[in-house]
Amino acid sequence: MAHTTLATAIKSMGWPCGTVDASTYVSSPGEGTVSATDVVAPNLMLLRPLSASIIKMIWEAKTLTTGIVLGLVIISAVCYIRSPWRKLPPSPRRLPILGNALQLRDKSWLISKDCKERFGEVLYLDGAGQPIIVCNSLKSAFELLERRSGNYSDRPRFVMAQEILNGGLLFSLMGYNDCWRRMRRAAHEALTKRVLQNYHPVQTKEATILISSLLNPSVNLKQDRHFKRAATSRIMSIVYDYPTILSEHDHGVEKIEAFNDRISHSVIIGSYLVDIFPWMNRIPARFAKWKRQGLKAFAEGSEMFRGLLNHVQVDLADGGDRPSFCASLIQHPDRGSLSELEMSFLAGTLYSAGAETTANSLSWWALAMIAFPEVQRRAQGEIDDVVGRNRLPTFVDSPRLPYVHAIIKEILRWRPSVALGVPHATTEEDWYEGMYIPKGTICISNLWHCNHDRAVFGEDADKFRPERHLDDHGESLPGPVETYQAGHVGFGFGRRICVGKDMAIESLFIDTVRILWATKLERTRDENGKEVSLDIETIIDAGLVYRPVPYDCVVKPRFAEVESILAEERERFGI
Ligand code: HEM
Repeated sequence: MAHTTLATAIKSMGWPCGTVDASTYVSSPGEGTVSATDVVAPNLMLLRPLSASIIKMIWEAKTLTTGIVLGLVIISAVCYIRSPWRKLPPSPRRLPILGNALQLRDKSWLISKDCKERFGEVLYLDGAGQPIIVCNSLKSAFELLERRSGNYSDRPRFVMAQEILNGGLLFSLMGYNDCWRRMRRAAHEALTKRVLQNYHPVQTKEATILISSLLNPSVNLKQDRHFKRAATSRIMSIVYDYPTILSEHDHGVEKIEAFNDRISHSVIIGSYLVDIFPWMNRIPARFAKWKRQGLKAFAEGSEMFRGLLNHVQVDLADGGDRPSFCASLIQHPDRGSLSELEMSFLAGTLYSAGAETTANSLSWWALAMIAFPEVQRRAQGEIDDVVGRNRLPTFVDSPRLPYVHAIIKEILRWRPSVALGVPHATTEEDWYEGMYIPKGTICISNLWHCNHDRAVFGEDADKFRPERHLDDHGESLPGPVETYQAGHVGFGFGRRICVGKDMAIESLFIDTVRILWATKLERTRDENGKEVSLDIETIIDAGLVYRPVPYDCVVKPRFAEVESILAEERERFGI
């Protein structure tokens, strides 16, 4: 539903409302783009209760679209009138804005500067009777999602994405219930820093394959394709002990990707009416094609995830002892006491939550290295001092490379790939700074604005500056308390904070340190030898993750011995 259609319809009623700058927003779901610097947020539409003019407009509706839009507005109004909010005393900070569920379908405007400047630290929306708050400051997000995490750790009800497509078993979208607690415990214990050491050989091998593929002149893929393949291969190896994936078109991965795409599409508010009007879930499947299709996808997904888990079970029964996330779940049934189906979906969730997010962060990282060559050179200087040029860096070098780590922190801060976090929800009513937050409110942690919060990161918060994470001697500085001392909140907040964050940081470390050691990343040049300009401001909304516009880059070996040292390393790993 394009904003412009709704806005035009309402404007013609003579009520105040704005339109979206069509050049900045793309209205097709899941593919919105927004510029980080110069965008305008759409005016939020303050609708008044039903009036004669709406009825008149319907009567005069010329097009089917206008008719449908107005029909939805009326249904929203009815929901609002029936909502418990009506019985509450008005709160000075409450903005009863109707119809925002439709606007949130293209949520890119939430990361625009305008959104924070105009609507402040906490924005309160009404999604057809569903209260929604957006925390635009680190202070409010930390106070609510961390300090009051007992109340803010639920997830909104995703009828299509969670209940229908995943039988309620997708860990990342699960409510704050007993099953979530058991899964979280099992995942947490299988991903501690000590356990993660078992995966260092796989991580190192994957990083080696990644640099070899980046340096291969015959491979002419945009950078993000390499990163996607590498991240996918790594997570499949760690979760399922799956063999290294060398092709982007691996059949098994294509199946999981198709499954993930369906989920990414279905979490976008407005993709399925059943998420706006949950009563529709009572419609029997035989009368609802969308429900039949969803249930079929659940059956296929269960079979696929069970098959992958079964593979590990058979290997263990045959005496296999290779480490993997699934093997550790099977070997420690006491951790969380999960059923076989729960284990399969927990493992499947790790894949879906870990592959694209990591690939995306690598994509932003490479873009920053090309856009800021002085940062790249300084990191390479540090690596030369610590590692030298006779061998590739390893995890053992990690504590002595603070600048390499500072760049990773800065990427997760400057361009958080899950820019709007994963929404939380309240289990009880609450008050925050004079604002009433009803039970069941959806709470969006705007990680973009939290990470760019000037009150915490200073006036240059929008700038890419890894030095902010170092002290005067170039050593790592602990970040502010509200960032869990990490220097960014790219992994979210509270009890739902990313369970794979340590693994993600280790992957980013070994990939980036090896790429920096072996290669020089440069801008491409046009036929006149002039550097092609780079777009570091446009952000593509790809469902839950936000990624850069695909870019080209020139990758060269940094010195003569790179090829021979890499060849030895490949031989060592048998690749
Ligand atoms: C750079 C890479 C990554 C980023 C930026 C990232 C970011 C996030 C964010 C923002 C959340 C939501 C937190 C919240 O609700 O407040 C999340 C949740 C989650 N992440 Fe990650 N993540 C990354 C990598 C990974 C990896 C590698 C894994 C798996 C090994 C993983 C597994 C999960 C899971 C399972 C959840 C859901 C946790 C829950 O609902 O309790 N993530 N992640």
